[in-house]
Amino acid sequence: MALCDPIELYRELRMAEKNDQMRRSDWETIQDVFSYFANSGWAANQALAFYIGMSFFPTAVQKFRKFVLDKCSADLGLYLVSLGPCDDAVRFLFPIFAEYCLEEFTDEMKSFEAMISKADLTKPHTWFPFARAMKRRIVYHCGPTNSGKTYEALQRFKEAKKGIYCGPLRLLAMEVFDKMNSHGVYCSLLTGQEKKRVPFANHVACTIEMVSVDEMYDVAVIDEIQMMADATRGFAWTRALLGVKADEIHLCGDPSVLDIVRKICAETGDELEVHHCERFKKLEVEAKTLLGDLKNVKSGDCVVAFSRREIFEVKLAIEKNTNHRCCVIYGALPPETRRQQANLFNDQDNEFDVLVASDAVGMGLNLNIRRVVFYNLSKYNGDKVVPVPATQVKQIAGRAGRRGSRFPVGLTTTLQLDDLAYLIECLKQPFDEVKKVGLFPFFEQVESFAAQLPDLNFPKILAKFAESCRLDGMYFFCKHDHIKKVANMLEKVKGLSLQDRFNFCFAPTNIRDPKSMYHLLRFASDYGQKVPASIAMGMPKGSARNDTELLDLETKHQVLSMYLWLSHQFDYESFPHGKKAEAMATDIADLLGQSLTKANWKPETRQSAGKPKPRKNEDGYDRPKSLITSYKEEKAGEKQGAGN
Ligand SMILES: Nc1ncnc2c1ncn2[C@@H]1O[C@H](COP(=O)(O)OP(=O)(O)OP(=O)(O)O)[C@@H](O)[C@H]1O
Ligand SMILES: [Mg+2]
Repeated sequence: MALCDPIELYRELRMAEKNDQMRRSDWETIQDVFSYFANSGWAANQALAFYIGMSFFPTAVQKFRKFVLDKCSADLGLYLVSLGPCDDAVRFLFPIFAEYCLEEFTDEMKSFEAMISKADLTKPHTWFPFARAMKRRIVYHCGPTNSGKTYEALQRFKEAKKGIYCGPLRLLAMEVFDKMNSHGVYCSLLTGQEKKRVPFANHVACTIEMVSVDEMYDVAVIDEIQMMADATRGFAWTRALLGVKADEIHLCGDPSVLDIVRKICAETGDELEVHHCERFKKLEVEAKTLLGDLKNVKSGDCVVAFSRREIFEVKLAIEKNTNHRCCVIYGALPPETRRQQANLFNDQDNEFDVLVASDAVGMGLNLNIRRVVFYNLSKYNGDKVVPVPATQVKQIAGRAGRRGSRFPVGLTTTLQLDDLAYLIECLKQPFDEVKKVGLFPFFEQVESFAAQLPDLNFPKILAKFAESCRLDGMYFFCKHDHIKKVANMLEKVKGLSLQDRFNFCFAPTNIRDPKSMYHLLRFASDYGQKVPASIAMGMPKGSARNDTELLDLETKHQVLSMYLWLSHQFDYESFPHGKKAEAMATDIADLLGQSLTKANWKPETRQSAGKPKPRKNEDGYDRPKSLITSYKEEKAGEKQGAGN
């Protein structure tokens, strides 16, 4: 039977009038064989080749099973029983299944083929024919944190007749904008939230998502190129690298994407040159650590903690137990406030000589840090407490020491002696080699895909696209939980076109903050009803007096920033209060700065549910457990659990 021609077998089945008698136990075994077939990932994958989609595969198998069982000969039945539910049985049945599908499901296959062809994300370099018509020279400034990569690239940017700088954060774009203008190179600023056009400027500093792939430049700088591999935002770097029309493109980043950039350049036909950069002075590890006591902090220290709560606890403990005052930097602060805090810390003529920061300190700010002290080396990842990845530890530790500053030699250490070994291990680790970089479809691709599925709403279209799109081996489809969540929230909003929905999904909102989501829903509903969106928010009277008020300022700024973004994305009539939002955002950023300078309260969390409870100790601050201690405890717990 195994050697029979499957086409022949299929024909015999087709011709058969009805099945032969079989024992009940044999029938049951055959049913099991078909269940095994239906669950076979191999078969589902193979079926894609003849356009049986993953979601249709179970239905196709169900119908195939009925077809076989209705016509099964005693010989075939016994053969299937002898094989039993296993991979050999799947491989035996598959060619017969293929024949059956080709005859039975022509319509389904055709529509799936049409859908797939619209969700084709292969060969993304061909999406930018103008860039492909150019012979671009790509220079990769490759090295660790603080090795002068951006500095080198900006030298060429300055000299160019027309240049564009693309950075990962508004903060970095603002830094370049200020630096260039202060050096006499007229430069405009372009981010989702602001468009500052400087008269006669041929240079522009932008955030990566805003880069134009239509305009021609002499020099383009794409900073932090390793973020091509970022699970969520990677596609913006991939688009910039593939699509920017510049004679010379300077990439700055660590070595993790060097190999993949090499492969991409081989496909695009661009010339690649690599400049290896090294730190001016090596980073040194201080073996003594802070011996578990924050009283041992010194001027110029940056204490790094991985949650907002810990940051405020550390600040409070240091200010209570020492004569140092602390500046703070964390992700939820607006770029203006982060800069204000950085300047306060860098400036020697004040008492703010210690910085307490989250991983947000790893990128973008010019800081005069003598020593980076890790308060702990584990963080909550939304699910459980995990060790901070080595690449992140390296990037943060590398912020210590800065060429030309008071502290040219950088030091790093930990609060707890037990964590030191992990820090040293992280610093020793080579950069991982990235195998895939991010992609996400343009609106036009989603639109043409949606035309195949007129009955589906936007969230379903998006899910279908992600499920059926084809990608080359070098690319992955970017995670889009944020987009999904906003798309679902806006599903019932009337009056929005597909393009409006797509655009609203990229608005900078905090999906974990219900207030922020509420305002986005309100803005989209007003837009759908063609009513000008109001800001509808009072200005706080003064700086925050407690953590609740501080959180409120953070949210207010975030909502204003979202309004500004929408006012640039959509028409003036729909979001007419951009100027007012800008003024309010500036005032709130100032208030945030003032509040942080005064802050001496216990922190609250936006949503504390499910997070590990901190432990108290007699000094009035919650010392973290070392990574090793937590690990040992976890192991002991596991063992105990296993014994129960
Ligand atoms: N050749 C140089 N002359 C003077 N200052 C320099 C030089 N190279 C770098 N610097 C200074 O050293 C600091 C670090 O440089 P830069 O920001 O370019 O490093 P980087 O490798 O891009 O770091 P990161 O990985 O953090 O982006 C900056 O303050 C920069 O101004
Ligand atoms: Mg840099």
